[in-house]
Amino acid sequence: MFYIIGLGLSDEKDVTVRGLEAIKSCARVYLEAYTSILMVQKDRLEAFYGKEIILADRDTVETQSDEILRDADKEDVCLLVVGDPFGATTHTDIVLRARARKIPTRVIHNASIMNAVGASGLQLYNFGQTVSLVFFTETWKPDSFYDRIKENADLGLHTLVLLDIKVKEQSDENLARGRKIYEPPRYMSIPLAVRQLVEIETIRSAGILDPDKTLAIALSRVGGGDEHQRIVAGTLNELLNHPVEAYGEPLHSLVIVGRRLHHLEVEYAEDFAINRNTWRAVAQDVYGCSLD
Ligand SMILES: C[S@@+](CC[C@H](N)C(=O)[O-])C[C@H]1O[C@@H](n2cnc3c(N)ncnc32)[C@H](O)[C@@H]1O
Repeated sequence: MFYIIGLGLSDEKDVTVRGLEAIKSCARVYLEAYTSILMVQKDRLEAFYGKEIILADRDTVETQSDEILRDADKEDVCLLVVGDPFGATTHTDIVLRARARKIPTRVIHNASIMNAVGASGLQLYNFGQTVSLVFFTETWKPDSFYDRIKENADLGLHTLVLLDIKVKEQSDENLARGRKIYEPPRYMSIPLAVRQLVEIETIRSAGILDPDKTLAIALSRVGGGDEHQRIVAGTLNELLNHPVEAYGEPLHSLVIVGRRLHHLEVEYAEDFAINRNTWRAVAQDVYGCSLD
């Protein structure tokens, strides 16, 4: 059997009972750790699961899956995925490759940032398309996300913005020379994400990301409990000027709040506001939300 098992969002203890039973039955256990990360290192997982874990990079999972799937028709093998296997980054490819080889497959689900974003107080029913924001360079500023945010905004829906992470990247020079030397991991911060969004707004000018009139909620290490999790709400400008340390450690996500805003959403998120007065004033005057 080939299992693909969601690990949830925080540490080794987020695995489900069903997931842990499957891991224990496996001859080989792989961990996909390039699209998302847990808040603990691999050795903590190994100690808790009682299994050695093999790190699987993008190349191994996406193009060289033969090794992962080897003998999975005769013994149990699993791929562990942070969050849910089908949350944001989908791992349908490897499941299709297993099916093509007549290997029985089973997916074991877990919490994903796609639903844990509800910690912000915003209702999942009111979310539109999720977008990903990548690190801009001097010459490369992909902006297709802006169209998706605009489509959501036109319907009054919230947008979950996932922020780029760069793990196991090679510099152009090392790549050209075939040297397997990797850059330190990089995780996009909330202020950088807001700066990039506002930069694209100034170019595209549809008025959907007004720095003083658009509300947003930043979420860090969701699922990590009081020790790790941070939620900060405010206008884009407030989030931009808030100290970067106040957002805590990565991973980070950002929600652009849509106009179809319920007063309970405003009241719940008010607890996270940088400035409660601004939060309420923009919700009432700009979003038209009636509050007591
Ligand atoms: C490509 S998605 C993978 C999602 C994962 N498969 C899941 O189901 O949650 C990774 C991005 O989701 C967001 N993310 C994942 N876990 C998070 C967390 N615990 N808190 C905040 N953002 C998170 C970050 O923006 C991160 O760069």
